[in-house]
Amino acid sequence: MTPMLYRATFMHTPLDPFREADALHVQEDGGLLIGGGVIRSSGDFAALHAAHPDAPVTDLRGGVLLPGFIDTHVHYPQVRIIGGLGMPLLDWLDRCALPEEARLADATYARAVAREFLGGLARNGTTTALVFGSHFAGAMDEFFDEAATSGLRTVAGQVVSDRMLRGELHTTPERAYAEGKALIERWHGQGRARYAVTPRFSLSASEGMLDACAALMREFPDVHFTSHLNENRAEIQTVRGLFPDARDYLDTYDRAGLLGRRSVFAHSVHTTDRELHVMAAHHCSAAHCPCSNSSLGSGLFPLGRHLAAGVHVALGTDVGGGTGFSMLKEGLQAYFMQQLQAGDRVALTPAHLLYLCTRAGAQALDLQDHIGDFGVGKAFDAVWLRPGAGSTLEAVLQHADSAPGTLAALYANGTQADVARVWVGGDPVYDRPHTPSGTAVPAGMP
Ligand SMILES: Nc1nc2[nH]cnc2c(=O)[nH]1
Ligand SMILES: [Zn+2]
Repeated sequence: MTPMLYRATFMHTPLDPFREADALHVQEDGGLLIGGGVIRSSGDFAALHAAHPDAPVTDLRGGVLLPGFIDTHVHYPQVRIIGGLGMPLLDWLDRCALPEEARLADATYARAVAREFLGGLARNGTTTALVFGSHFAGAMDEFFDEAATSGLRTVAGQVVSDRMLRGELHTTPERAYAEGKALIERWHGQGRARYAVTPRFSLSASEGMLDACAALMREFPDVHFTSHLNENRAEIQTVRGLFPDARDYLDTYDRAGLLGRRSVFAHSVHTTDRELHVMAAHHCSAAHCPCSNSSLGSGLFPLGRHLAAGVHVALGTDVGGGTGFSMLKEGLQAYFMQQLQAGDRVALTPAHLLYLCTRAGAQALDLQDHIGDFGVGKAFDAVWLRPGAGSTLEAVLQHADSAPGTLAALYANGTQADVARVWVGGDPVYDRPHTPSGTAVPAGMP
């Protein structure tokens, strides 16, 4: 297959800015040579063009090309209930989330929701997501089918619970195991789909249910694990009562054998030092969901304590407790919340925000050798941010005097409207309607 040459100013974070200096790599008027969906070569456009004069050129000047965003916590059944403001977690679950999730018993309804959900990811430049699924196995088949059509990378699983929600959403450990096994055999590793074993949270999962999850993890060691952890004080109090022998919330998962390098725990707002130590020892990740934490009033995520303990952190939108699919907005909110920390503040730079939205997510999913940056050998998963003509963002970018300044402006001003095109594995998965193709370069744009 003839390789394609993409011409763009691109930025990525192949290094971890929390650990290394100069993690942000910027290539002005750069080139990425793509063959078979993979980056074969990268660098200065003129040099690459001279070396590969026959490669067709796609001109993406007039914007910035970033690695596709990776959302490490987002609920597929909750797309239609985004915006349920004014409640803490447990009330919001009862009043907003769970009644909607019960509707996914209907496969036709589930398919329509899956389509809306995947469209929301792609339109916002998210190319990979760790997706909290539905309680219904049929709804997961609809989801994976639609995900294959969308072209996005998804790591997703049936959500399982056997108490404290609503009867329709409860299952048994035996059925959870059997349905999970069938779903893994049907979908894990098919195309761009992977499977995540997903008990909703210890509040709604008995020890027997967590053991059934662990049995799946033992039988299929390369699947992922995700759940919620230490999001809200009332939730934590309830979990304490339900697991009197557990040392803490994390221990409810640990005792079942559910901690590992592919385990991602959403929120982790009120996590203790002991729990952080155990998470780090098992190479678990935390999915920080700052919009959701703000909306549900869950609290200020202790980023500094996670980093100091050596716990890997990525970002999640937590739709629908969160407020939408935009990882730009999520990154900005993560920054805001550090600004508001009284003591343990981590000053997040634009490089940190880009890392949290891309490579950090890849690492949380143990996919860092395949996606998350523009290194040679990585899949070409990318988002081209190009503000609309006459927009405020266009004006700001025209006057940005540095690459970090450009990136900061994208986080501060960028929205779904600025996402012009998105690729996964070299395949276009989203093209903004009614825009010129990007051949004209507005004066002063990078
Ligand atoms: N934010 C959030 N937390 C949860 N904990 C258990 N279920 C949920 C959910 O749907 N959203
Ligand atoms: Zn969640």
